[in-house]
Amino acid sequence: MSDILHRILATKKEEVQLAKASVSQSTLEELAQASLTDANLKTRGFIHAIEQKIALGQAGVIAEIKQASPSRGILRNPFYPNLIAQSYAEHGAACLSVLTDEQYFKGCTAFLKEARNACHLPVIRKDFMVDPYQIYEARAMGADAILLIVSALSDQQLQEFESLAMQLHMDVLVEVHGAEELQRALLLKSPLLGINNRDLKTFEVSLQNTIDLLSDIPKEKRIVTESGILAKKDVDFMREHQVHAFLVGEAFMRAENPGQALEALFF
Ligand SMILES: O=P(O)(O)OC[C@@H](O)[C@@H](O)c1c[nH]c2ccccc12
Repeated sequence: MSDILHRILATKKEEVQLAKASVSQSTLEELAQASLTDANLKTRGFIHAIEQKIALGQAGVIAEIKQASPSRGILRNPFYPNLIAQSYAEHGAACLSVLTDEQYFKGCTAFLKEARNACHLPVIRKDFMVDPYQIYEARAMGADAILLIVSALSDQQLQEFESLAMQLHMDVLVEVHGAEELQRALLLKSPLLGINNRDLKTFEVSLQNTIDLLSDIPKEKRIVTESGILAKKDVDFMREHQVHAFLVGEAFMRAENPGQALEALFF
């Protein structure tokens, strides 16, 4: 129980209990429902945006907005989520990923709202979901998609959280690291399957991790390779294996102009 993922999950459970004491779940449920008919908040199709890019023969890039990470420390300072979002949108990103975890990634709800309001791209709330409360919260803040990390959840939780997200019109990125997790992910409905090249327990990164799982994945799934994509050779390596959707953070966060860095890497 001492690895980083378990530590984050323990913190997250405490945070959710505190949040519930300040905003009740029923209030959040109402806000989440109301968001679905609010012109500014109603969902933008996350998977659709990725598929559109790929249909044009381009990369489907989920461009991440994160100030820091437990493995890399501070990545960007000063940090203006609205400007980063605009830059990504101008330079061909399909979607945004915004870290909302405060303690480990220096994120927050406001960053997601600012990023989303600054452009027309769909946004995934990047956080550690451990309770349905956070899924209502995600929709109430305007998220178009959520992340479900298979290693953090039971099969029953995965199914419950996925179906709740879908009821709230959100897409779901199901994240796996290894072969056993993949088999559990394949029990779910979402077509969007993220393969994390970073082991969330040890922080080790290996791009080969994506390739090793490919042969076990049905072709109906849209595979997103996540983490450790830093250079053109990494992108080429994925393309050689017919992987066309990417989740990239660090490489862009360290660049002076994140959108230009995206364009240079992918287009
Ligand atoms: O910064 P990178 O190496 O490009 O990685 C981005 C993204 O894959 C990574 O932030 C991530 C993937 N899955 C996560 C789960 C939680 C927090 C973060 C992540």
